[in-house]
Amino acid sequence: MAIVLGPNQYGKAEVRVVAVDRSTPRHELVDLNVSSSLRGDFAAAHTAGDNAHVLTTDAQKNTVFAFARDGVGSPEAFGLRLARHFAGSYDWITGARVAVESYGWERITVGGQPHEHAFRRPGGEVRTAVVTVDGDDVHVLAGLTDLVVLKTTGSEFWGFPRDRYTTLAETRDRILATAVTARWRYTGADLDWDACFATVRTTLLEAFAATHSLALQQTLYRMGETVLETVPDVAEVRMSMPNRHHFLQDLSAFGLDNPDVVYHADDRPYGLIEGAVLRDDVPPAEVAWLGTPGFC
Ligand SMILES: O=c1[nH]c(=O)c2[nH]c(=O)[nH]c2[nH]1
Repeated sequence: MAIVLGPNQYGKAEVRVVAVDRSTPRHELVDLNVSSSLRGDFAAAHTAGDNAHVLTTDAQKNTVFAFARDGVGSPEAFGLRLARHFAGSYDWITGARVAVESYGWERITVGGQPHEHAFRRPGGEVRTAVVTVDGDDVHVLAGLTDLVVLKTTGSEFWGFPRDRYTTLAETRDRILATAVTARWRYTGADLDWDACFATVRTTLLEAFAATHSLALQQTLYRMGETVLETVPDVAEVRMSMPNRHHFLQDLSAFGLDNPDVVYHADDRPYGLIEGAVLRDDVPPAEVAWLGTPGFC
């Protein structure tokens, strides 16, 4: 009896690459999750720890980012470019599998016009309602979770203090992305719920798109403020907004520049920005929020 190596493959899974085409003021956005697997003669790595045939998964990741520098095109075309490259790179690499997931983004509509650099990712959004009857009082919270939005420009972050652990560079132009969870409390108990919901949701989207952001905190406040300005029946808005960081990928090691084209969409850790915006002339109603977790 001999023990032998069976089928094997290896690669980098889930490279989150975002590429922005800024060649006109109407930005285009490609958002991919790319996984590569190589097949071939990698026996020595398994049986002897000899890595002479191992094109590193790190290099595979770098290749994905580097290839995105020249434009991505369709997921199929991008996958073909990568798979052919990997399969052709060394004699012992006989095949490559590249799986591409492409996340679709729609432009946010502001004043009836598609916005040039603000997007919404459809799907996954949930509308919520929490109703509390407390003696003679009735409270209605409406809300939504996972309203995923992104701006390719119109976002800065600077002016923060620098302690000995602060390394973040100041920026005058960054991608701003978040998944909005919001709940808002109505003052009435007999409103046109669907119409109110639609107005608040549209207002949140438009405010996100239209606000030139100096911090996600400022965008959150402005979104809540705009809802209160637009819908008199809303007393307060509470929001939770993760800062979905997009880091510009350094391609200089491959002789490539990166003029704000290729980003790594990092899923964690993330900043978590939360806050309430309220009218100061409406009495608080904490009982309405009892048992509804996730807000400060
Ligand atoms: O909008 C931001 N708010 C922060 O508090 C923060 N902190 C950070 O590192 N980046 C950002 N961005």
